[in-house]
Amino acid sequence: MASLAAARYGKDNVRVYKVHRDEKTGVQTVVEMTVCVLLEGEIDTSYTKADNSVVVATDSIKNTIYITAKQQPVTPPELFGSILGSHFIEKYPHIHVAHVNIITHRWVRMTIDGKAHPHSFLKDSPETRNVQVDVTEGKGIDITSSINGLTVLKSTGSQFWGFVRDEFTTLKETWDRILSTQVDAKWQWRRFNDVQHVKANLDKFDGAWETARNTTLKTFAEDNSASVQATMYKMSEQILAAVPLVETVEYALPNIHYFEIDLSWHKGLKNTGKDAEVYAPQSGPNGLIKCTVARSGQKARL
Ligand SMILES: O=c1[nH]c(=O)c2[nH]c(=O)[nH]c2[nH]1
Repeated sequence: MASLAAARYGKDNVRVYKVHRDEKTGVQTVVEMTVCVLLEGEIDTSYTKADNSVVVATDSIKNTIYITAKQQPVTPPELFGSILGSHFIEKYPHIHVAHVNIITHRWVRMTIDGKAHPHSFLKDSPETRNVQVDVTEGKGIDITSSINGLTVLKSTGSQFWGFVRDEFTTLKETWDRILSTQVDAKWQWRRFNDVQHVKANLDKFDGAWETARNTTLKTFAEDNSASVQATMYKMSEQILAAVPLVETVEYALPNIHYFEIDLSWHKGLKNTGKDAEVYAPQSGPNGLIKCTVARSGQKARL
């Protein structure tokens, strides 16, 4: 005998663009998002008994995303996700959890002749601002905000030595190396009761994103890194200190390697150690270093 152990369904990859036109100034502001909404609740019979009477069609879920984007603010994404998720559990009595994921793509206003352009934008990197909003009937709204795809490199100010040396080790210790990564940083908010509670904290979300982004960049640049592990822990500590409503900070950082190339075989050309100038960037394998940092005495909510 089999039984349904878990189920959720919905619409993924719903691409939405919204423009705000300021009629007075002529300045337009754009937001482009990719949205996923997955629902949970009393939907088991749709799987086990071919009973579609409990199914809110994924096509209707897509329509709801568009209508909510038209009628409600889409920024900050933490608010839009909360409004959207709450809609599903309030509208349908048999739906008890809504999982909303929003990827906000990066459109940065162009500067032309030193002036902010009123309606032209630039995607200067694959970086995105994301939220995962889980709205659970009777519990509240759990929000995790994140930065993804922020790609950074420093050409010095990074070391890695003192690690385990045994019969498996070939890596040399280094006191000066290249450090590059693509930042995946998440911060989990203390649970909100409802949309009103999210609205009451509206000013915090953009500020937290800026703090996380600036802290990541500043620490990356300024820390004389002992390892990816040590540097990412410093970043996490600072974000927790700066944003009281954040319970945990999580980083996942690939260590994108740049290998020295020994060119001594060519006329004794010196290109290693202090003479290294030309390196071979690696696409893989890469290190992958992760951590979740909580406030002291607090365990991460999994
Ligand atoms: O910062 C680093 N952490 C590691 O765990 C590691 N392992 C490795 O080979 N290089 C590095 N660098």
